[in-house]
Amino acid sequence: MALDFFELRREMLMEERAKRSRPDSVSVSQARAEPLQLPETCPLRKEKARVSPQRLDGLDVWYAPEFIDEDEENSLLSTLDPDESWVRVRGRSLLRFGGPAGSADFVLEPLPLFVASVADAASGFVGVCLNHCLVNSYAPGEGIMAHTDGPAYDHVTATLSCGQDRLVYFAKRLRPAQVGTPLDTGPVASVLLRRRSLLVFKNDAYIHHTHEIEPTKLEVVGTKAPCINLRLAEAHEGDQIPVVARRLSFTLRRAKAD
Ligand SMILES: O=C(O)CCC(=O)C(=O)O
Ligand SMILES: [Fe+2]
Repeated sequence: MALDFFELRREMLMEERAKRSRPDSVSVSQARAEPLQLPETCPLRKEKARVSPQRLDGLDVWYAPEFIDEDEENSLLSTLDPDESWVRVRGRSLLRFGGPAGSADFVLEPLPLFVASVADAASGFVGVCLNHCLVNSYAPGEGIMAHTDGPAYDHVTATLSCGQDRLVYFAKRLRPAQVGTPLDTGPVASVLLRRRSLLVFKNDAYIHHTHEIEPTKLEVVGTKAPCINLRLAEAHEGDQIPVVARRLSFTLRRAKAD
């Protein structure tokens, strides 16, 4: 049975609306400031068997093609399109669920049900209860500059991709002593993020590597760095992938809440 994200989203909106109409209701911002009562473990969906991500050569990176099915993908795309209050951040659009991780006054906020269901589906494979989600929306030609995900989270990221295939590049992060020295800092590997796939990276790939999606309208597989999931992504070196559609990615992590 497919996850009906649209239905979950609709229920969430109805619940929010109902809360607002109650005479003793608090404002949404107040409500969001309340501490989260998350169970210790996320209940995983048992209805759908999902293929566990497979380890890729050379990096602490795992990849699962077709982690969700087309119905689930369409449901996610239509749920978030286009009425949400997207924030424009450095050439892409962003939604945040779970609260301002890393800020001094961070309090974990509950994930809306439809995001929680994505987090739950990934949590079992990742080995931690994912409690935080950034949804990035990339129009053709948009990307995300090389960065690390930083210390506000456990050192593991799971990313569900929807809507458009893209390449992500991993490059070695410079140690402070290396800054300014002539080093080859180009990407060491790339992963083809097919629609509906789940990418997981952790430990060395999280801490000592940056990741980046180029602001391009044409992805060419394996030219700038070896593509380490060719087989799983059913791709070949030199494949050209025109970027014609919006890509939505769900970046799931476990925010440190203490
Ligand atoms: O869209 C992606 O796959 C990457 C997003 C990302 O790196 C982030 O939100 O930190
Ligand atoms: Fe990132």
